[in-house]
Amino acid sequence: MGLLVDGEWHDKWYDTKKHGGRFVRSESQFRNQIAPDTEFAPESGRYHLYVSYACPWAHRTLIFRQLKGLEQHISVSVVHPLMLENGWEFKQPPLHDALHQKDYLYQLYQLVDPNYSGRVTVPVLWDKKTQTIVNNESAEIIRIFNQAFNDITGNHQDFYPAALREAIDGVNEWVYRDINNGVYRCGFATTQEAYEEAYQALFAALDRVEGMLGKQRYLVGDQLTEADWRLFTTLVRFDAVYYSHFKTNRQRISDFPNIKRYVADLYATPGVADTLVMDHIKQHYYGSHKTINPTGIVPKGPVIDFSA
Ligand SMILES: N[C@@H](CCC(=O)N[C@@H](CS)C(=O)NCC(=O)O)C(=O)O
Repeated sequence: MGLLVDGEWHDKWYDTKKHGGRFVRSESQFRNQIAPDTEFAPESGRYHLYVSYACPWAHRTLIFRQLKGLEQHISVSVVHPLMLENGWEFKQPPLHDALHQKDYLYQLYQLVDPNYSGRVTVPVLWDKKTQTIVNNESAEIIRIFNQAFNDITGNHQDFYPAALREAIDGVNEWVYRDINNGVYRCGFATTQEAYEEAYQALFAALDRVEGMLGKQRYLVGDQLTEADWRLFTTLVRFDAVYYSHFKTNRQRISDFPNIKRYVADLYATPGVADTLVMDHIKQHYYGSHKTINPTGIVPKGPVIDFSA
């Protein structure tokens, strides 16, 4: 785990000291859009997605690639699940850098900006034509996938419809803060106080979701939206990883009847099961965070059947 400083790689863990033991996520730096008649026009075969199967943020983008019929139009490289002193790594196929044959993800960031300072994260949406990173913020990549290629794919399903945007943004805000990022705030906290603060907020938010799903099928009424997919990728990692590794153990997702049913409902969506690679998820978290799990031992359980 590390970061680039003026283009140079430093092996360094998150600095929580300056925030009283709290984990504070930094902002993604590449924030371009894909749109007709711009530098980044929608074209089949032009863009490439770098992901980790382990990562909940990257997982969102893989789900949108499936749901929007982009498999033939946007190629993918998957990093090795372990993120150690060199950050995300490429290995032998199929876990290789299909475009540049680099060894480490940070080398792609260096290619784009030899003086880049910041974290080296997945997902990365890459432009093969101009050899640059279009965007490395999953929240924006899924919106690009939601609409930019519609004329190419003929898939007009809309997970961020204009009429629901305000409601979706409203849900996203607290789901991101207290659940998506909330599990990390629990797991990466380095003081008891910071952990408990994040834990309270996390379970208050999950209780809120449980209540909502007692009355409606999805987070924003009866229509499936991006808000659901953003929550889904955290929920499917919860019982196998966050519950024990990040100490989010008031209860499991499978102990919330409505949320459990909701996860099974979303998981049954055609194409989605293929994007969930539990083996990478478990290897990554238990094997990469040596400050939390020094032995790197990956627990065998639990047995989870998302389709039950
Ligand atoms: N805000 C980013 C966060 C991406 C992110 O933090 N990805 C993690 C993997 S789950 C990562 O690559 N971390 C490497 C690091 O922080 O050094 C997004 O949603 O795309």
